[in-house]
Amino acid sequence: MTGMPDTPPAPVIRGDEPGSFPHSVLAERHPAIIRQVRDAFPYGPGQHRALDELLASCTEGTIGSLPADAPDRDRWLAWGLADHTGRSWYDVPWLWSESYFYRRLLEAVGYFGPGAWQGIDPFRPFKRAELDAAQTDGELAALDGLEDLTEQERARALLHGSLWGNRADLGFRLSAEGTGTREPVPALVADDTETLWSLLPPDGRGTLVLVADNAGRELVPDLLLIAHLLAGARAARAVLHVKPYPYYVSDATTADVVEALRRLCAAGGAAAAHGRVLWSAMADGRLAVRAHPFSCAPLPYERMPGDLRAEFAAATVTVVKGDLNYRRLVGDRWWPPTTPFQEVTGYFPGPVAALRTLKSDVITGLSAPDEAALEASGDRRWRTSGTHALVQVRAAG
Ligand SMILES: O=P(O)(O)OC[C@@]1(O)O[C@H](CO)[C@@H](O)[C@@H]1O
Repeated sequence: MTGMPDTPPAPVIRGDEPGSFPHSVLAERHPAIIRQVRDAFPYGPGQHRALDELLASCTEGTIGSLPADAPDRDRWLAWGLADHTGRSWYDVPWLWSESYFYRRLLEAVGYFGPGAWQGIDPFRPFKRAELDAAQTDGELAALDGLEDLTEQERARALLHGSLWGNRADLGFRLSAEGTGTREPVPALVADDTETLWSLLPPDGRGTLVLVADNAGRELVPDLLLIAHLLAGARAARAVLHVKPYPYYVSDATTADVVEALRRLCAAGGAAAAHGRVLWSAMADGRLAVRAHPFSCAPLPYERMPGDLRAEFAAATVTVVKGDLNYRRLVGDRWWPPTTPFQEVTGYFPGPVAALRTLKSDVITGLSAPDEAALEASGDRRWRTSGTHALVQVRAAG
């Protein structure tokens, strides 16, 4: 990473190695997403043709440019489009390839308009199904059981709900059992939770920035965590960063925040009480939603623009959710796993915390014995299967 004297840059991850996880995403996941989106909507012939072209481009073609009148063409040119046009999807940085795939998919279905399909989220049916699932009712009802816990125990349970929600799996019950004097969740490969709480003490009255990841069963526990921190004055204000347009299938947009809040308020019990806290916090400005263009950029956060840098700099702590945001936070590179998290995030303009289940190869901040134990565990997929998680914090701004 540039500007890090102690940490020589590691190679950027590309999708060009058959059999690797990134390669499988480009070769298998992307075509499958095109198929699923195509099947989920009554698209017209123009959209089908554009989806056919995207499929051909992804599987056997090269990266094409954006239409001359695309509203964000200049932005993409600044993000490297001209350099990558005409190259194989497999030969450019994997993060860039994936991000651009989603941009092209939205183009194909007419999301950016003009026209009748403008603004129609091609992933909405999948997000909706998750939010509507009966299991979500059960998980929200389990919130009532947290009412008897101490504030500290409840905060921990909600933090773990948000963390494991990244696996689309609300962890309230599991985490409620794991509070207090019992063993911490064993699948955590790093746990800086206490440092995070030291940044957000009760009556600390700071500003929490939460950079969201997925909608539905991740966003709901993210919102519950924010509600708890606002209600207990561990934060006086919260800013929730979401995506300006649909991305990586399930990433949260403003529309998803609205649906999740309505779901909470309709649930009754403790869930609805949290929903009301958030609803009124939005009304009086204590909770704000941002959809910055850079949130869908194919670049690491190290290259964030000045206005976003200023927002993060003003936060008491920025909590960065999920796998993709982790890749962007530390740089999507083949870091040696013992590379200090503190060093690779040294450029970040304020205290920063990563809450992530491990779903891609990138990892930093492990101790040598922990890395050895994970490698010896017999499950070679510990980096990518979502069975492990981390809470990593850099407290110094
Ligand atoms: O950011 P998230 O939702 O936690 O995970 C995103 C993800 O599913 O997408 C990429 C592969 O497409 C990987 O980074 C990761 O597996």
